[in-house]
Amino acid sequence: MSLEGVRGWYGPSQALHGVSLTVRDGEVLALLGRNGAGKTSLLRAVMGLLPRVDGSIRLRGVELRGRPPHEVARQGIGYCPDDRGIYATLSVQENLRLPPRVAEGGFDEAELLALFPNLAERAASAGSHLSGGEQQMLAIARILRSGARLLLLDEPTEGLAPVIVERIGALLRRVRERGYTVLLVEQNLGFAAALADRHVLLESGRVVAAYDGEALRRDFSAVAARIGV
Ligand SMILES: Nc1ncnc2c1ncn2[C@@H]1O[C@H](COP(=O)(O)OP(=O)(O)OP(=O)(O)O)[C@@H](O)[C@H]1O
Repeated sequence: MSLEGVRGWYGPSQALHGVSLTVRDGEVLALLGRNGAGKTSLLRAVMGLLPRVDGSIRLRGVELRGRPPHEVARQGIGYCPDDRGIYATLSVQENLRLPPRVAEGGFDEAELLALFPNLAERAASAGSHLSGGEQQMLAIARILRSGARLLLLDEPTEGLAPVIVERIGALLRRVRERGYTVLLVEQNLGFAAALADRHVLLESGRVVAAYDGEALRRDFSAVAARIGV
């Protein structure tokens, strides 16, 4: 997917000031930046969820900008928002089955339940009864089932215990091994450094730096200071 000169607004207030970047097929790309840098807004712009966007957002030659969210999803993009979007009154299984299949080749339910044993045990529990970690796993499992091959994940590790964060890291490595592409918003720099192939740093709605994995590990402290962690 490639973004060129993406600008985005909430009413009169501009959140994105001309973002250009490429997410390569099969990579995990981390979007880093302070609170308010525009990371969430960028994912929302891709999904057609920002009120006003200009510039270009292309996936395999298809222009996504200006399309409504369901059409963007149908291009094979799965979005996991920062609130995880789990329906409190639906069961785990119902939540899992909710998003429509957008393409062939997604994980089937048995495979997902094998991959997420906690969810298998809690298949009949209401979404509201899950821990934060289980909700995050369910949110990821749900988009893996949909057949989407490009996953947009907004702070999947936020507020989770280290052991759960590790599990999410292991899961995303497996997903990448299966050829998925991941665009990840992340405040946990250690997690991003251990996982992502490349990193893009946003400040005030602009790309101000980009690093490959090795460069980020080398400049870790400087980047940490810059994003305020
Ligand atoms: N619904 C909204 N209405 C108006 N302005 C908004 C809205 N959501 C975000 N903004 C503004 O857009 C800018 C970018 O915010 P965004 O949430 O994209 O940043 P972020 O890097 O994801 O930070 P965070 O980690 O805090 O979510 C900020 O100035 C923010 O105040």
